Amino acid sequence: MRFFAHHPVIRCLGAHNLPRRLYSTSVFDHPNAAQFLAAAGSTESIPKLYGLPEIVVTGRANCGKSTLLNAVLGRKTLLRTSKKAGRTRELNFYGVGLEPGKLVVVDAPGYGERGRAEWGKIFDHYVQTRKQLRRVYILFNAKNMMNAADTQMLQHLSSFLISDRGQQPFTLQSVITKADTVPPEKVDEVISSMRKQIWEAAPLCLPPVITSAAMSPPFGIDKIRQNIADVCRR
Ligand SMILES: Nc1nc2c(ncn2[C@@H]2O[C@H](COP(=O)(O)OP(=O)(O)OP(=O)(O)O)[C@@H](O)[C@H]2O)c(=O)[nH]1
Ligand SMILES: [Mg+2]
Repeated sequence: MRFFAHHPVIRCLGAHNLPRRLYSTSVFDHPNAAQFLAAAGSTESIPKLYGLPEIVVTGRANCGKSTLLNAVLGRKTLLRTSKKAGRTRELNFYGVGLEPGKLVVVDAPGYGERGRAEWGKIFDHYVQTRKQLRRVYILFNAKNMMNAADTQMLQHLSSFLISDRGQQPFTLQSVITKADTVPPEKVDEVISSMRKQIWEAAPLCLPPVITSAAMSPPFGIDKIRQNIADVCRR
């Protein structure tokens, strides 16, 4: 069936009522093309790059940010991960797709008990000033569920979501990680409760995508790839 955007009924419904077009995830078809571009440990060292669309991950230290990005990029060790919280200490920029790259994913240090104030400062500066930033992914570990630091971060990020002129500089997407750590009989309860807490803290945050990078095959990774491809379309 073909749709005609100029048809009066369609025009009246508005473009957002047209069937959602999914954008190609082919940018992720070349895992070996993914490459480290730069690290920023201070606001001055944040690289300009080339204006390619960008996404960034955030979440409590150890919630699985770097592991999730490795899975999304189809790489095992491009991003360094650790059992110990506080592994990622800078904003790390990775180019995705064949040269000259189609989009950039940014790994960030964690917040919460094992986070540091200076990491928070760089992150805030980055999200508030980065023109090419399309979406912030906020990750929550299903094993630990949510705490006050998570709620605060959701509220904090929400405060950036609508500018004075009513424009939305970027969107906020929640992700639940480590779903494999929840006993099957508790999954429904845990996910429902987390979803409710996310909604209560940040109604503008998109409902969570459920993932597990440890499952074989990894769970939810294709959804995250599609989500990134949709939001980074040009
Ligand atoms: N069971 C399970 N473990 C996971 C999963 N994802 C990550 N992990 C483990 O969780 C630990 C932390 O993972 P990282 O990816 O380093 O977490 P991070 O959020 O980047 O941590 P920081 O950089 O320290 O903030 C590692 O031991 C991972 O192997 C998952 O889906 N399931
Ligand atoms: Mg990390």
